[in-house]
Amino acid sequence: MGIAMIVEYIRYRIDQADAADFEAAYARAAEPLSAAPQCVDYELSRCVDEPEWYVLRIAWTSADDHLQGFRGGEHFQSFFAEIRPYVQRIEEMRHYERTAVRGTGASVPSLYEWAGGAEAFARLTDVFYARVLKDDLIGPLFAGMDPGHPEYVAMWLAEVFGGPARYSGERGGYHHMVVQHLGKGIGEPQRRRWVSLLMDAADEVGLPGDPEFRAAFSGYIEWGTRIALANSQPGATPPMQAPVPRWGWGVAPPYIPQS
Ligand code: HEM
Repeated sequence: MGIAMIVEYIRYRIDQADAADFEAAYARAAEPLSAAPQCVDYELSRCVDEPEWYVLRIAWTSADDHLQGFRGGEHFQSFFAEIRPYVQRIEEMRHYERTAVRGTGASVPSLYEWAGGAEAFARLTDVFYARVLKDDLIGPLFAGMDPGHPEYVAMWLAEVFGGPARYSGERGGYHHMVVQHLGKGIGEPQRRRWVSLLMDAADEVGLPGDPEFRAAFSGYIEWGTRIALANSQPGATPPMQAPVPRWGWGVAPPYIPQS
């Protein structure tokens, strides 16, 4: 995630008898909180082992934005009116800075796994570049391409979609890729053709056709080709060093029927 933020944790101890009122008050307080531009997101959790304990996590754009912006802003009064009765029950209220230690687990398969792994991307780029070379509009751009090109782009895509970091490890990573687009002067009709031949190849090799996979897959392809086009224009000065991007499911996680 790119935005700077600070996390506020507020731990409450609430008598069991007041728990329902407390949760209802927070449900109301959530409305002004959601409207506050200083608030990134928030979540109230109740302890399972000791149900009188609650933790409220609020991510703010910064501690100052919270203390000055939110508290001095138009949403604070209606927020505070709801939670005022519980201020005495606060056991801890502090700002925490995130460290570099964070990540996600494997509860959701990566796009790479969903697609069928390295082999699926290898099939995709084989078929794709065979079509590209025969294409009247973009074939000429690739006429002198490295014979390993389909394999390299398969490695790139596999890495982007959550597979092993082989393009970074064996092929020079982002820098190597970006340099190859410099000065190519790709036009919009060519970009479109590239996208459309890739989608044809995806169908031909049987990449998963479910809406969620294709939405995420084409989201990256749309993004990447637009960047490639921009970077290929005369005089473009893209960053020369950057990590290989990682692309996830976005707002539509994979549909896995419950059995
Ligand atoms: C998501 C979009 C794209 C990705 C992921 C991508 C990826 C790559 C990669 C990884 C390389 C370097 C391969 C190596 O290691 O040697 C490369 C080179 C190249 N790309 Fe792209 N590219 C994209 C879009 C485009 C578009 C839209 C065009 C033109 C229509 C294009 C034309 C080329 C050409 C001509 C080369 C040099 C090939 C050679 O001579 O070996 N790329 N691309």
